[in-house]
Amino acid sequence: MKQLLVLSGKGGTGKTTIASAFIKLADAKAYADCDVDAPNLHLITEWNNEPEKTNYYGLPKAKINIEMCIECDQCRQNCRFDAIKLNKYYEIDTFACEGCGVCEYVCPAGAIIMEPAVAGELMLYFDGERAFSTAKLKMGSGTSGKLVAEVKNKMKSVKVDSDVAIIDGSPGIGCPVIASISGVDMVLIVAEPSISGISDMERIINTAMKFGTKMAICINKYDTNIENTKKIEKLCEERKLPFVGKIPFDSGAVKAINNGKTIVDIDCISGTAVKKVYQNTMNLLFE
Ligand SMILES: Nc1ncnc2c1ncn2[C@@H]1O[C@H](COP(=O)(O)OP(=O)(O)OP(=O)(O)O)[C@@H](O)[C@H]1O
Ligand code: SF4
Repeated sequence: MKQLLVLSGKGGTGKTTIASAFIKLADAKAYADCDVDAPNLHLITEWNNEPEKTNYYGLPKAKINIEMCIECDQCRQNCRFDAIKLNKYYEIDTFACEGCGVCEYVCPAGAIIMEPAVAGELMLYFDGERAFSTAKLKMGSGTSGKLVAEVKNKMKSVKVDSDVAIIDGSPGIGCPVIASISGVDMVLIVAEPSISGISDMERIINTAMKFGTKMAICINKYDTNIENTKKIEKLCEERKLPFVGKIPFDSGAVKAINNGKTIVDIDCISGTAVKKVYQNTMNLLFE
């Protein structure tokens, strides 16, 4: 099963819009939403059954047993994250605690232990034929890269008969994006013809290149700035990056997404354009 990851660098360029259209066009039986900070692919894909839910444990957090505490202040003085507060008793600010364990180490009374903490939830939808893996990171939790790796593992943990798996990535070039790139067969970059769109596109191209992963570029909302669209096409030519097509700005796309549909579920110009982008992308993926 070939894995295609949809990325963009900049947020809001249309990754989910395009990934969901690809899922429909490919009739993909395996797909995943790796945008764990703000997942939204589940809003467009149709599932009647409840997902299997699993807690995701991120960094451990310190816990103080106040009965054992002798109020020596060692933990507070040594915590470089300022996560220990003295109110009525010594308390842990769980948002600030990075789980380094120094407080447990310095406490002379053995009053502190490090406890696993729930940092999010993994959800696997599976009906025997199709699998959809997604997750939600808890507000203020880190280690999103590890959660992304688990989302992909969950998707692969069930057997489905599919040539292709479509993965919706997260914006940016940080940990969750890097975790999503590892092991995929190809990255489709959705560019937007704005100044920040071009700048972020170049950053994600450079990031993906470090992995040596096959890559293709498409432009969404291309007619919002024809000048910049030409710049992106030229850049692809200069850097010898396959350009797989462009999709116009379309009020039909907004209508489809707002109604929980993909752009290929309704008759609209972006839906027609994405079919060409899909065909070119699949030709590259399976070449
Ligand atoms: N071709 C288009 N024409 C008009 N609007 C579009 C088009 N493509 C996407 N949109 C709209 O742009 C918005 C962002 O799209 P989408 O959620 O697919 O982007 P994203 O890159 O996945 O965002 P995020 O960075 O939050 O993951 C949505 O409101 C969507 O309806
Ligand atoms: S180091 Fe241990 S004994 Fe000292 S204040 Fe902190 S919890 Fe209490």
